[in-house]
Amino acid sequence: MAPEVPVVDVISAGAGKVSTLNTGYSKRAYVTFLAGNGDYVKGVVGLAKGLRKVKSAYPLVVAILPDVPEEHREILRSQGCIVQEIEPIYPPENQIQFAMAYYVINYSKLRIWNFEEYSKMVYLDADIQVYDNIDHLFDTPDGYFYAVMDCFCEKTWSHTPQYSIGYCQQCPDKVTWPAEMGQPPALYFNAGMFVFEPSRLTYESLLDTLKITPPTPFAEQDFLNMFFQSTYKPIPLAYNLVLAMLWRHPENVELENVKVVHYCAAGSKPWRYTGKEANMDREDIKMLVEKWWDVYNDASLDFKAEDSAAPEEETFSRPSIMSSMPEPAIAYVPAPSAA
Ligand SMILES: O=c1ccn([C@@H]2O[C@H](COP(=O)(O)OP(=O)(O)O)[C@@H](O)[C@H]2O)c(=O)[nH]1
Ligand SMILES: OC[C@H]1O[C@H](O[C@@H]2[C@@H](O)[C@H](O)[C@@H](O)[C@H](O)[C@@H]2O)[C@H](O)[C@@H](O)[C@H]1O
Ligand SMILES: [Mn+2]
Repeated sequence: MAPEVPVVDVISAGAGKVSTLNTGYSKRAYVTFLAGNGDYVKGVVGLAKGLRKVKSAYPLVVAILPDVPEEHREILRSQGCIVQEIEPIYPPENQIQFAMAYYVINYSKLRIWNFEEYSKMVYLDADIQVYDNIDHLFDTPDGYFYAVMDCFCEKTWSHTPQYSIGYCQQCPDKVTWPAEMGQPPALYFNAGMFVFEPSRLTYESLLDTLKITPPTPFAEQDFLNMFFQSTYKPIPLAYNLVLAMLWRHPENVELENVKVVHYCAAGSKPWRYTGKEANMDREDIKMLVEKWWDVYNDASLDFKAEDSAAPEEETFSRPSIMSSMPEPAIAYVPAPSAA
């Protein structure tokens, strides 16, 4: 039983379209973010192999901070990733207690709006794995910010009014929002996965707005929710299963239909999984961690240079006047079947 909020049917939203292969005017790519010299690089390698396994048509760009060592950059290039160094972004001076201290580095994710060589991108955290092809997300109508609704029930939310009264957008009827607390919170997305359009204008507006926005516990996730509140379109949970949903809102989860799994619950990062933290001894968690390792350890999914032959660019025979026009962002053929 999904939440009452209407989510975009991303299959029909892209109905009748299939993207042209990456041509100059409609370049598309997945993008993730990597910071530090720790083990998140394993997450990126797993993601690169997972996208290959589901035969994604688009490359994976990795936005890396300067502190990512050359050895890790080489590993990513050897897996076919496009490695793009970015400068860190820090929030204004603050005394905030971030939900996780390291969240302060996540503001640097905002640099991806400056990747203007791409017309549309799907951002995925490095602790995400894609188990079904989601390329159709690139065919969603432009002008909106697509992401999956988050859950407010984990202890990480204990600083919020919604947590204190037991309200969650995943089950808005369970605890109604008291009138004396004003409006219920606006729909709120998890920023581990989203569909967006890079744009210099948006990028500069993001950075200008950040300069005057006091930081909050969920760092850039809170900031992005505020910034894109008017263009945010919820998409089905299948596109970003925040693991806590398994024990907080099992009635909203159809695990067999989940396409993207987000290993964000405490203790669920596959590359450092011990099974000791709360909920980590669940059979579904053990299965999902094993599924992640199956992809990570599958040598047949390693990048092979011969696979990277640039796909034949579709050419359109056009009368000369049109030949100078930008290629259409999409060609029209039957929509992909629902996954
Ligand atoms: O040491 C770190 C911590 C975070 N990240 C990146 O920042 C993202 C957000 O952090 P995380 O996924 O741990 O947050 P969560 O989704 O668990 O709250 C990660 O997925 C990585 O892409 C990273 O590269 N190195
Ligand atoms: O920097 C803030 C981070 O906030 C989000 O993580 C949280 C959030 O989803 C909570 O709702 C969960 O309770 C928690 O487990 C989870 O870690 C994003 O996944 C991550 O990419 C990043 O934006
Ligand atoms: Mn994450």
